[in-house]
Amino acid sequence: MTQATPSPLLHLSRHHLGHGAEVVLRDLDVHLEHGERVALLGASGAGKSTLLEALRSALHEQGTPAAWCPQRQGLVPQLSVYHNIFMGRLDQQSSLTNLLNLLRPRPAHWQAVAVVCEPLGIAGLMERSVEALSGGQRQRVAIARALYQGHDLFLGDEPVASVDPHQASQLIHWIHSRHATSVVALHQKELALTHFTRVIGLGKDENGNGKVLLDANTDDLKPQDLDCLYPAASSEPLDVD
Ligand SMILES: Nc1ncnc2c1ncn2[C@@H]1O[C@H](COP(=O)(O)OP(=O)(O)OP(=O)(O)O)[C@@H](O)[C@H]1O
Repeated sequence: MTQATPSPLLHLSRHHLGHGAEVVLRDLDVHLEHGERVALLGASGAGKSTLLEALRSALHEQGTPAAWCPQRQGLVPQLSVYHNIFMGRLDQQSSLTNLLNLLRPRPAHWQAVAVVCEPLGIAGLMERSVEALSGGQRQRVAIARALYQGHDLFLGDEPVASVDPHQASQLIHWIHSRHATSVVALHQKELALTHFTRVIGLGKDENGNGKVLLDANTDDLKPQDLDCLYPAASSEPLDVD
């Protein structure tokens, strides 16, 4: 089989990545190619969101647009599903168009949002305010808003955390059908191996430093290869009152 010629998308190289004085990831050196589907794995707090933010910022600096589906979704609860999704493209239209559309949606815009909502099963909810939706429905709205941005590259921070495994698989499939390249933080190892071409695994090395512990094609990985990213539960006591 002939291999597609690699087409570089981004090279992120940082000695340290973190927040203020806290170093989250050391010696970071990540290359991304167009067409890759990258799953970011790692225990809670390993630095998936931190890495995604750094990737977003580096892509922004080099002028590469990316659809973004954040972990906290960033939806406006009081506004309708339609308006929340429409906001994904606010920067692509004039302020006047945006204002008029807020007051009275234009049929063409309504239709364009409906096209994105239909396969996600939320077209019937477009008039409902987001505060009246379930967690899984909100997650679909956040995905729809990212899809509506119409970019080739999708960045998602746990975009399928609030839905059941079957729906998660369908949503990832749908995201991939609309984006040539993706980088997605996940907690579902199985999804990473079945829906992505590459896994970047974050965790702590033997000195307790946060690092990329694993960076491999999913074809070369077995489920047990990912166990090193999740320290035994017994060594991570839960802080329960
Ligand atoms: N804005 C922030 N300011 C200071 N520290 C932060 C900030 N955001 C995250 N951190 C810290 O950075 C570390 C990595 O957090 P991050 O959110 O990147 O992990 P994660 O792998 O995405 O976790 P989760 O799976 O729970 O979402 C954690 O110790 C966290 O407390």
